[in-house]
Amino acid sequence: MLRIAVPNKGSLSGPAAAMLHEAGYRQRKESKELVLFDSANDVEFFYLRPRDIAIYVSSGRLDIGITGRDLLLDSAAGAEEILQLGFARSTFHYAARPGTAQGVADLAGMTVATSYEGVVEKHLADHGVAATVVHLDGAVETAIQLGVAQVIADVVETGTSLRNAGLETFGEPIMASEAVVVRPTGASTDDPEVQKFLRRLQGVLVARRYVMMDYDIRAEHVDQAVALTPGLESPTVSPLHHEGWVAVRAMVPTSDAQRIMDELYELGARAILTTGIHAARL
Ligand SMILES: Nc1ncnc2c1ncn2[C@@H]1O[C@H](COP(=O)(O)OP(=O)(O)OP(=O)(O)O)[C@@H](O)[C@H]1O
Ligand SMILES: O=P(O)(O)OC[C@H]1O[C@H](OP(=O)(O)OP(=O)(O)O)[C@H](O)[C@@H]1O
Ligand SMILES: [Mg+2]
Repeated sequence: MLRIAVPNKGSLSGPAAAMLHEAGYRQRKESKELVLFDSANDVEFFYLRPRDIAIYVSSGRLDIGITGRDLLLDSAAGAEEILQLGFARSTFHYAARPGTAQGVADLAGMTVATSYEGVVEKHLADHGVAATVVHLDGAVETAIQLGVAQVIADVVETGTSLRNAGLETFGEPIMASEAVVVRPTGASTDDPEVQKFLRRLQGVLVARRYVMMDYDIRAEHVDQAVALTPGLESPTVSPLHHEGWVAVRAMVPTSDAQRIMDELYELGARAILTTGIHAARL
């Protein structure tokens, strides 16, 4: 039986549960359920605080967890990232009132407030900067107005929280984060249950990122058309009853689908259709 840690709150929890559900796993119906056994798949889900997940996984008592890369690095736990999940994307930055600092080197002697002191202390040490780090649980943007710190280091997504507090990022981003699957550092990669779980999540990622494209084209243009739709491995090309024409089928990235359809049309392709993919195993 696989034991998996799932975030129970915050930006990670809704999208993580949605992805697991899409991958065919049973998920809890209400937020007070802390453990759920999915007997059909022989998987036990533990709904834990996102910050604690890397720590539980590193202890080896859970096989797999879903957490944020920033939380994983902040905990310095013995867990490692094995799959990127593409949601809860954010960048981690220093920010302050305009004119306070240009880069990390200017922070010597200053006080930095953050919920991620592991990440910040390491970043300062890597740059040889001696600054004081104050831990706050959240809403760190307000620390500057209230005089607790001159600088904050926090998660930025749209930048709205910073703008509302009259703050600006400065210097290079400290890190880019997204939801990731973690396992205990160095754990075997060939556990069949873990492999099956990862294949299911990869199937969801493929289904979300690709559409299936079908079109008909004159045989003499098929090489040019296939260059536009190379597929993941190789497109299927089948003869049509209409002499001199072929049908092509290939997966294309959803984000490029409309541009590719226009270019195929220009090449003479017709009956160009895209359909959604519901699940995949590559
Ligand atoms: N506004 C956001 N947009 C995208 N990702 C975010 C945002 N806020 C936090 N995250 C990411 O979510 C993960 C979990 O962060 P955290 O546990 O602090 O949740 P949260 O969404 O901030 O909720 P809360 O602070 O209410 O518990 C982190 O990896 C972080 O990078
Ligand atoms: O750039 P934005 O789109 O504004 O998003 C970033 C904000 O979102 C998170 O805050 P959250 O709402 O989780 O509150 P918290 O500070 O209490 O964690 C994060 O800590 C930032 O404050
Ligand atoms: Mg938060």
